[in-house]
Amino acid sequence: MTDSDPPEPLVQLQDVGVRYPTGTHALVGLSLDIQPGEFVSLLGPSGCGKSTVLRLVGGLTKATSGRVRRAWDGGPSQDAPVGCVFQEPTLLPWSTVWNNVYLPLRLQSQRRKSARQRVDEALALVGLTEFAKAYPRELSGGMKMRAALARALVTRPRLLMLDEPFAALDEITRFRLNDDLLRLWSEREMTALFVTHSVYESVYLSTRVLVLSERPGRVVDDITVDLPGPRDESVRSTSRYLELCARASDALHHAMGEAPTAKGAAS
Ligand SMILES: Nc1ncnc2c1ncn2[C@@H]1O[C@H](COP(=O)(O)OP(=O)(O)OP(=O)(O)O)[C@@H](O)[C@H]1O
Repeated sequence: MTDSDPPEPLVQLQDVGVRYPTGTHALVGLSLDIQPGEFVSLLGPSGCGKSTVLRLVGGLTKATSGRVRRAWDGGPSQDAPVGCVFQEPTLLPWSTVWNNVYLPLRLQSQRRKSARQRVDEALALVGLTEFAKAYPRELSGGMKMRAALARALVTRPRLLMLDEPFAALDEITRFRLNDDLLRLWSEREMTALFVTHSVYESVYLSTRVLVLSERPGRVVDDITVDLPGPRDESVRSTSRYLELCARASDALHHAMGEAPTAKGAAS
């Protein structure tokens, strides 16, 4: 490989189809790739197959046609290449925050003593050091989501996948967590795959937004988000941000078979 060769994608889906046993075609002819270091958002109508893409990449669903290539395939099975965060934080209510974050390492048979440094580091990353001994019921919604993020990061995954993680949170908490996630992504040089219904959120966070059609999902627009980083709230009022939101919004309306709105109004 020479310096001019493009890097190997971390994940590549080529002409992938998924048909569930119920007969539902969730995806047909979907192609996409994710390069190391990218922050890619999947934006699409409800039911178009976004979560199915995450399950495919995570190895929980098999493609019924086409090819899925992941850079970690064939590597040591002890490694946890993917970390996941869902809309519900799904913390164990009877365990402390520390033990919840320790769980993925415990499942890899790591003893508490050898896992301590990694768990403490993950808690510090999300600003929850002070709450290590608290129980989930003692945390706000945003703090629970931070704990879920720490649990996803504790294995130092090669790819962080997030399925509408902030959809149930109020706007102020959501904006804060957007900024925390961006900070984590740049500090840890992670690759992220993020599912959202929000045009604004996808453009704010991503280096690339993939707009999917209605089910069966396929990529109808691949938008490079050329906003400079590090990003903060001031980005939200720049003309480039608003232009990119309008483009994503138009693509989304088009994907849903609707006429674009006059201002490219985003949801
Ligand atoms: N396990 C399953 N068995 C059968 N059908 C399924 C299964 N999982 C998803 N589907 C169907 O596949 C389609 C795509 O579902 P998926 O959850 O991937 O979409 P989505 O874009 O993530 O939806 P949403 O935005 O509403 O969360 C939907 O029609 C859904 O009902």
